[in-house]
Amino acid sequence: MSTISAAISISAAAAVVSRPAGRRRHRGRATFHCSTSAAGERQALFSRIAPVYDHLNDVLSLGQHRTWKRICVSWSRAKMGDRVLDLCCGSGDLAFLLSQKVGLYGEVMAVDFSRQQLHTAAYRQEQRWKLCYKNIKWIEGDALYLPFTDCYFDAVTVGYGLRNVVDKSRAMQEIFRVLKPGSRASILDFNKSSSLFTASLQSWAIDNVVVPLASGYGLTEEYKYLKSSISQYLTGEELEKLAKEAGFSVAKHYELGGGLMGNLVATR
Ligand SMILES: C/C(=C\Cc1cc(O)c2ccccc2c1O)CCC[C@H](C)CCC[C@H](C)CCCC(C)C
Ligand SMILES: C[S@@+](CC[C@H](N)C(=O)[O-])C[C@H]1O[C@@H](n2cnc3c(N)ncnc32)[C@H](O)[C@@H]1O
Repeated sequence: MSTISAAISISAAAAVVSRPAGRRRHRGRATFHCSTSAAGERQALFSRIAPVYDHLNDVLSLGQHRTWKRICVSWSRAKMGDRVLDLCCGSGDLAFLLSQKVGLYGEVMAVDFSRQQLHTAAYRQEQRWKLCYKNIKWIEGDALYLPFTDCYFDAVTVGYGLRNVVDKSRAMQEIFRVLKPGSRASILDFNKSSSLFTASLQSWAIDNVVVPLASGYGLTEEYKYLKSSISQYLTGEELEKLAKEAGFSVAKHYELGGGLMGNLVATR
């Protein structure tokens, strides 16, 4: 088994409380199968784009996505020595930022159900020299069945993940469950803007820049999904409501990038 594969645990390294649904054993290693076809399609989509995901994010947002991710992590209030979760971690951008916030004696659990995304994340971790990055655990798991005990984390971040899970309400309830009382969830994503101008600009950019450029990599349909997923997403107000229904005491959604993006900050 390569060192990269060894770095990825199948919901085994964490405080696993129950065997997550959808997990079957295959050739001695648990492999991750999603509980619905929609989830399976998304898992496959993000695995297909994994090789060019980071590159396209940098090109398509002119590097701005890194600023939005730094804000998301900062607003989680993760601090030195904390135990934190980066949910839907993908290639690890937020996990690396959290790693620096919590330091070598802190702990970052980074969960994603795409093994290819986790492979990219573990490879990037190997390529970087900062000692603190050794505090990251890559875990193949489902945001809807988190393998952690209640009140386990001091902060949770979700970067461009909540919009992609098939059951947003259950995901928000799982985030609430694994957070310690008084701790924060910081959830970054595209903003489903009520401004006609902003919504039109966002839609125009995706139709005329994002999808045509992604088509050059044979990923037309994958990046067309981006637009449909935003149209089916929740507004800032609806995200605040979803968080309060999950049990969060405080929830506030802030627009970023001129309203193109948004970040929900919810306190348990
Ligand atoms: C990091 C970003 C998006 C991550 C992301 C999320 C998804 O749900 C996807 C689904 C399917 C394919 C890809 C993704 C995906 O990459 C945000 C930045 C990257 C965006 C792809 C670019 C968005 C461009 C803005 C609409 C306009 C930017 C204007 C200005 C240059 C800041
Ligand atoms: C757009 S990427 C975001 C990656 C990273 N957080 C970032 O900010 O770049 C969305 C990620 O969510 C993951 N994902 C979607 N649904 C999931 C689920 N139910 N459980 C775990 N991961 C999921 C996908 O595999 C993908 O890696």
